[in-house]
Amino acid sequence: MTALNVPPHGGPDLPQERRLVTEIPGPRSREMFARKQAAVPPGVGTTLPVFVTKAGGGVVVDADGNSLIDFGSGIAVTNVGNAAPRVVERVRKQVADFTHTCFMVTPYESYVRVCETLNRITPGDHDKRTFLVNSGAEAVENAVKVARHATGRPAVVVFDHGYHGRTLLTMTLTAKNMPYKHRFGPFAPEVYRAPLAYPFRWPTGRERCAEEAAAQTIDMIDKQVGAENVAAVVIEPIAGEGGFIEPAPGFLPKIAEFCRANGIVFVADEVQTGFARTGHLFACEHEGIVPDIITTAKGIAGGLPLAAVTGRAELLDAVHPGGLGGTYGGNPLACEAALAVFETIEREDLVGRARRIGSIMLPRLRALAERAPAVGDVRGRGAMIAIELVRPGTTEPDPALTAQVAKRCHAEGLLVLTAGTYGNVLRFLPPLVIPDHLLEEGLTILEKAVIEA
Ligand SMILES: Cc1ncc(COP(=O)(O)O)c(CNCCCC(=O)O)c1O
Repeated sequence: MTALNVPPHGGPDLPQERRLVTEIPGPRSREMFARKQAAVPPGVGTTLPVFVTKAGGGVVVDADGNSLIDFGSGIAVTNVGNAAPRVVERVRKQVADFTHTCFMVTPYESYVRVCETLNRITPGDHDKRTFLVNSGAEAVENAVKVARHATGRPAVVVFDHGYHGRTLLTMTLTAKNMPYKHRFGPFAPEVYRAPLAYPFRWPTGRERCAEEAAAQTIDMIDKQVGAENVAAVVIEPIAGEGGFIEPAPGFLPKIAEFCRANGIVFVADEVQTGFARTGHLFACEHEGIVPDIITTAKGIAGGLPLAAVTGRAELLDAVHPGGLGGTYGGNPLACEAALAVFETIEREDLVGRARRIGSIMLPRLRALAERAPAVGDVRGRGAMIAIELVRPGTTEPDPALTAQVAKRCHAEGLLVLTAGTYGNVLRFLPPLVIPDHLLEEGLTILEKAVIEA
C-alpha cells in the first residue's frame, strides 16, 4: 500500500465518499444542462451531465450535492488528484505574481525548470531539449514539424486505432472517423496508416500478433511509402481513445528498431499514458523503448492546460530561431502546476500507487470476465485499465451493452468513460490518489452493472 501523506485532495473538507442525495443528474444539473444546450453547440459532447462544484482525491461533487466516484480523472488528467494541494499552493502564489508574459517575449524560470525536469525524467540518457505548448494535439503537431524539419522528409506513419487530436494534422493522424473526422476533410497529405498489433483482435491469434503486425507495417512502408521518405512514426505505447490497446509485446521494439535503422524519427505519443498512469513514469519504459521524441500533456499539470515536446537535442535544435512557439505555450500558472505534479508524483510514489491500483482492479475484472461472458477482454497496466464488451462467445463488439453499463454506473454515482474504435470499451482512469475503499466500491458498482445488464 503506497501511503499518501498529503491532506485530503480537494481540501480537508472533501469527504472521500460516494453520496447520492438526488437522482443522477439532479435538478440543478438538469437545469444547467438546459442552459448548456441553449449556449453551447451539441458537437461538444457530454459524458455525464452533472455540473461539478468541487473535486479531489477520488470524487467529484456536483451542484446537487452528490459525491461521485471518479474513474475518469477528466480523461487521464488529474493523476495527482483534482485541486491537488501542492498544485493549489503553487498556482495560488503564481497567479498573484503574474499570469502571463509570453515566454517568447520575456521568459521566466518555471518554464525552464519544467523543461529541465522533462529532459531528465523522460526515457533515455541522451542530450534532450523540451518546449512547451498547450494541448496534446499541439504537441503532436509540433513533433511532426520537428521531425520533418530535421529529416527533410514528408511522410508520417501512424496506426489503426490511433488517436492524436482534433486539429487538421492530428485528425488526419487519428484513425476513427466518427466523431473525430467526419466531414472535416480534406485532410493533410503524406500520412500513411499501418496495422496495430491488437492482440484481442489479431486474426491469427495473440502469439503471432507482434511479429506479423510489425512485418505488415514494415512491408507497407517499404512498398507504399519508401522508408527514405518517412520523417516520423507516431504511436501511442498504449492506444487510448482507440480502446486501451496494449500492442502485443515485442511490437513496439520492432518498430523502434526499424525507425532507428532507417533514420525515421520515432515519436511516442504519451499524452494519455504519461506521468505514472501506467505504473511507469512513462509507458515506453515497459518495453525499454527510448523514443526520439515524446509528446506529453494531460497528467503533466494536474488540470492546467500544458503539453510538451521532448526529444533528441540534435532534432529539436535543428529548427531555425522563431520556428517554434505560440502565445500561451508554457503559461506560468501551468508551469507551476507541473512542478507541483512532478514533486507529488515523486513524494507520493504515484508510480507505485498506479501499480497498486492495477493490482486491485485487474484480478477483480478478470474474475468478472469469468462470470460475465460479455466481457471479451480485460487489459491495461497500472491505473489505465479497460474491459472490451462483446456478444458472448464471439469477438463481435457490443457498443449498446457498453453504453448501457456506463449508464448504470453513472446512475449509481460511478463516473466511467467509454472508448474504442467500435465503442465497446469501458475504460478506467481513476486519479492515482483515489483511496482504496473508493476504488473497491467503484469496482463493486461496475461488477453489478455488468452482471445485471
Ligand atoms: C494519445 C493522445 N494524443 C493526443 C491527444 C490530444 O490531446 P488534446 O489535449 O485533447 O489536444 C489525446 C487526447 N485524448 C482525449 C481526447 C478527448 C476528446 O477530444 O474527445 C490523446 O489521448
